[in-house]
Amino acid sequence: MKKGLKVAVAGAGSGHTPGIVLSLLNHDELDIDEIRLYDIEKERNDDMNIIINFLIKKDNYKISIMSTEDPKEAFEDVDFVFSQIRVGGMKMREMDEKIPLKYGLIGQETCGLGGFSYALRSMNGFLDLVEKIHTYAPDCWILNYTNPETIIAESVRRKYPNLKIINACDMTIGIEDMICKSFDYDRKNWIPVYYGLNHFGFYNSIYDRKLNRDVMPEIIEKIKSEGLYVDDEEESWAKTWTRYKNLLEYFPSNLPNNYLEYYLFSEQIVEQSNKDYTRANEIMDGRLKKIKQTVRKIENNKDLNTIDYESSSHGNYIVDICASIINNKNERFMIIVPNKGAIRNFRDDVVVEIPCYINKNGAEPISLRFDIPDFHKGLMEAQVASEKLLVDAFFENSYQKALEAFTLNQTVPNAKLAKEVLDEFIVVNKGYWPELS
Ligand SMILES: NC(=O)c1ccc[n+]([C@@H]2O[C@H](COP(=O)([O-])OP(=O)(O)OC[C@H]3O[C@@H](n4cnc5c(N)ncnc54)[C@H](O)[C@@H]3O)[C@@H](O)[C@H]2O)c1
Ligand SMILES: O=P(O)(O)OC[C@H]1O[C@H](O[C@H]2[C@H](O)[C@@H](O)[C@@H](O)O[C@@H]2CO)[C@H](O)[C@@H](O)[C@@H]1O
Ligand SMILES: [Mn+2]
Repeated sequence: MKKGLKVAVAGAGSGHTPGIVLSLLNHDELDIDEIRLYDIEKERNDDMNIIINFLIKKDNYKISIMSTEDPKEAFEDVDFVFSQIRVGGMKMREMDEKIPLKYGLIGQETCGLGGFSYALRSMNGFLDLVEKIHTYAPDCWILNYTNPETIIAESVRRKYPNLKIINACDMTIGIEDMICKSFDYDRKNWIPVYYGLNHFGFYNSIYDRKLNRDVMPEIIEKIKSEGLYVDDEEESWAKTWTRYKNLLEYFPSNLPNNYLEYYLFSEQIVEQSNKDYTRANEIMDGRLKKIKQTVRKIENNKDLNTIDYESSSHGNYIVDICASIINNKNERFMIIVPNKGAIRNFRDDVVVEIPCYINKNGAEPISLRFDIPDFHKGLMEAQVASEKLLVDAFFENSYQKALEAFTLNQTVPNAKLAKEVLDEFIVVNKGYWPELS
């Protein structure tokens, strides 16, 4: 085991930071000396610093913590950077969600036109972050959660084709945990085969090593007859898990990523959406307020026993990836990587999400031994073409390419609407987006 790792968290003000830090500290195959919290917003970084120091003291972890807004202090000589930045913050996410909804279109963080608005901000911020990290720690690994992941990964593939980066998403384990909780399986026994784009993929099989069979067909039957067991306190996630059954009633041959509902049932979801109170509002009233309340409890030395941050599947997933790299373990994870033949009947010049073995050289994708079905391939081809056009628009400052990307998006019925939403997004994203002409 490599001793004394130095780790930085970029976007440290995020409410996901305590989960990631606790996963790092509790991992028995990682020896961490130092964690550096990096954010561009001092107040959010300071708040998280107070929370992390409290958690460390409470359980007596031996670790050095610092927080900084200076990239040199944050990244110099680190071994790993965990990135989870949100360019424009929750206020801009609110715009991403509310503007398309005004036009009767899906308003979502990573899907549809809201996802595209976020992508044009996020590529700017993320590539700039990569530049900073590279200046001070050219040899470190970047473990990236920053969304929208396929588009971020495609922009990195073009600008830094040899970068030591792992782009990962926790949604597949989110789906698997939900299924296990609902029907009493244990994910530790599973070898899933999954393919697609990020937030846009399908399971082909889920082999259970203990039961000695592919459990996907029986899971599909159970979901169709009983639905998932939904106990999520957050309304929007509860709605998503409740609706998951509908996807299988229409298309029962493969388990889909839940985010496909935004493309396949756009109209129904828009009807069910509250145009004045979206997921961003839920988070501002929930996850973000919780950070402030926790800081107050710590500063006033009050109700400390109610502070309930703990390690999470979200944290464990990315931290297990880190351990698999540093200890050359070849463990298997769903990762977003250049296709290069992994999906043999899909274009090569794109990134896809697929099972990969992770070792000291990074992610080694499996090659599927089958052709993906035409229905999935067709959906993915349209989606990836629209995402690639958006990345072209970003690098070429091209209004025309952006309009083509918006028009091709499968949540959009026609070019007129695409143009109206694009033009409104250009106004509100001033200073965040590249100038398009
Ligand atoms: N891939 C996944 O599966 C997954 C899961 C959860 C969250 N996410 C992503 O993680 C990110 C964080 O989500 P959140 O809800 O916690 O957001 P958040 O807004 O609560 O926190 C993000 C933090 O990033 C900081 N930030 C913004 N731009 C920055 C920059 N250029 N450099 C450094 N810090 C910067 C903000 O100040 C903020 O403190 C988002 O991109 C979200 O989509 C991804
Ligand atoms: O709406 P948010 O910000 O709470 O979540 C959006 C993200 O959702 C997926 O990830 C997690 C989620 O972060 C977590 O809170 C929990 O509910 O489980 C989800 C699935 O594991 C998604 O993968 C991310 O990319 C989104 O950003
Ligand atoms: Mn994700």
